Amino acid sequence: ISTATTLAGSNFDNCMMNASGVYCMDSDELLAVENSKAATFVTKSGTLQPRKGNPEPRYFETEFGSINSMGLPNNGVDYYLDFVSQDQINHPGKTYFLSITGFNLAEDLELLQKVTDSDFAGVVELNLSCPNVPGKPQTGYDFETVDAILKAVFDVYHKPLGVKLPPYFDIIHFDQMAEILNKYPLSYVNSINSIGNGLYINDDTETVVIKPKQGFGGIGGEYVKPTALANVHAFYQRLNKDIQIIGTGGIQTGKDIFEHILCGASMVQVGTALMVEGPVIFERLTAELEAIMAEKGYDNIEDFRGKLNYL
Ligand SMILES: C=Cc1c(C(=O)O)[nH]c(=O)[nH]c1=O
Repeated sequence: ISTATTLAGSNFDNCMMNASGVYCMDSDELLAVENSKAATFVTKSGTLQPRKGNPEPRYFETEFGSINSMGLPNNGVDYYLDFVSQDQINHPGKTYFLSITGFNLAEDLELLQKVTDSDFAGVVELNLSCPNVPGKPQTGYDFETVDAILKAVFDVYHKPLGVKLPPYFDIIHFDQMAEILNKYPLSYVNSINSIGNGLYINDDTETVVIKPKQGFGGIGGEYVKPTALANVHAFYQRLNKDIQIIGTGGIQTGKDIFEHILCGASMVQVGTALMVEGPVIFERLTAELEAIMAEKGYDNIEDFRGKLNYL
């Protein structure tokens, strides 16, 4: 039984990695994921300059998941480019993911120019869905801007690149986004980012639990799995087949991974549950997924990927 997969033209010995933002802020965290059973890692979204992010507390775990308004803290894209360029030397042939996000099109293009000028040989994940920078709208909900960004990006960048999208909740929006995405040579689409601007309350103190944005923050974890599966499958149904899908959202067990793959995902990313359990989670997830595959008689993930049945 193998959970190996191919994505963006690279082979991975299993289908799991961290979600950007979790266990990927600095070299210690990235090496912890590298040295785990995860097939690879993605960096925290890098911006042109390092950022401190929002005031703390800015992350909180609840019974069913998490809420965060980190505000895009990161060490700057140069830090991640340096780290991954060095890591590639230590692990020849391994493919890593570099997440980037600019605050406008010019910054996106400047970030990509830095990637082009570096030794980075992996896959770029362009984050169009950060919900927590005050005053900055979710790019992924502005369809014309997404179209303009992708047009400009693919005019200048010709190596493997995928986009991290926010969750959509309207069938027409799946149609409209897929129509835009299908115009471009994307390697993949990653659905979903956190469900933006949720609110979690501490009843005893009658207070919110995170400081930024009066307690409003992105929701992750068990809460978001139905939305994540729907976004994965909606894009699987609509995108041309050379745009693959990374499924992110609500993964805690091998069963959750099985469901993401059944909906059409070629790889999955783990966020909140990785934050809770640490990189050792990938050993449990691999064992659980392989057990499900064995029970169902599947040898590899292509045996069931995207084969969700309808009634
Ligand atoms: C990159 C910023 C993001 C953040 C953040 O840094 O606040 N939180 C998320 O849940 N998703 C993001 O994409």
